[in-house]
Amino acid sequence: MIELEGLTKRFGTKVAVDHLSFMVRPGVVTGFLGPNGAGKTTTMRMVLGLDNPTSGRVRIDGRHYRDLDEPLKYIGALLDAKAMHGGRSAYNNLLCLAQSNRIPERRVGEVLDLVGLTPVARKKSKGFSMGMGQRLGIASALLGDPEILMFDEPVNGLDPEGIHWIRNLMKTLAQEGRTIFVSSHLMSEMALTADHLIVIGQGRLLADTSMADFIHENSRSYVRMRSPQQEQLRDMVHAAGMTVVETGGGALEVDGASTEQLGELAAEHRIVLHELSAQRASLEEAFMQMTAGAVEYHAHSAPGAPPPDAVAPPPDAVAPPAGRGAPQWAPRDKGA
Ligand SMILES: Nc1ncnc2c1ncn2[C@@H]1O[C@H](COP(=O)(O)OP(=O)(O)OP(=O)(O)O)[C@@H](O)[C@H]1O
Repeated sequence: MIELEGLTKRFGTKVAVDHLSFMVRPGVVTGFLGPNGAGKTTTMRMVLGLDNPTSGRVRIDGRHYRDLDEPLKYIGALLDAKAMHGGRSAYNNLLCLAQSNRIPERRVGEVLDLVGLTPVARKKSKGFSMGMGQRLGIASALLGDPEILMFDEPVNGLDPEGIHWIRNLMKTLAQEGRTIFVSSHLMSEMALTADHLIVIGQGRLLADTSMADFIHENSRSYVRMRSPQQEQLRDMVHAAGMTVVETGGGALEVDGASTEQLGELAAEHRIVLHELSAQRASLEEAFMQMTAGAVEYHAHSAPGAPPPDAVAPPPDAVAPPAGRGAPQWAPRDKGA
């Protein structure tokens, strides 16, 4: 287990991490999300004792990283895949790490096999592609067979097969009861991998919740409808006091009603429906909504981009939740 208590890091006047308190528990994959510059890497560096906190504390199974004997047996981490010695072979890079942590040499072969690098084990790592470098970094994290694993952007540079592999690896490690803490910019990937989420913005904790609750609480759900009698349908929904938005392709999005209510209403009005489906936003949309105010670096929507063609509801209708048109978030290319 990883425990943070009031963890704070300042770089001069910049507060990179601001009184963060949370626990990363065993048995699940915990995703660590935040816009660019939110403080994720700085937090992970403090877990490993690479940066000293300005205040607060972080503990690994109750102990500071520097107090762990042979730390690779407690916690394995992939923070910067380029941190390997380029002039050494993959095998020798891992062997040095193994020797300094009293890990038997046979484990080097095992982890190289696990990450698929056995055929290039004797090649110098400076010639490795980005994906191969990531795999070598993951091998070093697994070397001590630790109970806690921490990965910063592990899918960076991996091809689809590699992404699939690391996703399954993380899930398997969590099922074995290990603590898995992983950051990623790829929301679709995180949605498939993580069970629990820690979300930060500008160094502060924004959410510490299950994936399902995060999406439920931070996104808009609505019903999508299509009909050959679109005008009648829109007037019907409007007259019922619901908020309706016309989208491209002749569909309507209706807030504040269930598919059952809308289906029955359409039947009463003898309106033919070609589509009646409940829609829930993706993790990406939920994330954009939650962090809209906490984005340090973001681009803006293309000038002149047309807003959705919203039909104003009657004055007593409930307004839709915010979130559409949230700022575009431009991930920084960390590893290339
Ligand atoms: N050594 C440093 N000196 C000064 N400022 C720093 C240093 N390291 C990080 N920062 C600043 O601290 C803030 C948090 O950076 P950090 O890299 O932890 O964010 P991040 O969430 O990992 O971002 P990204 O997703 O873009 O990698 C940023 O504003 C960054 O510029």
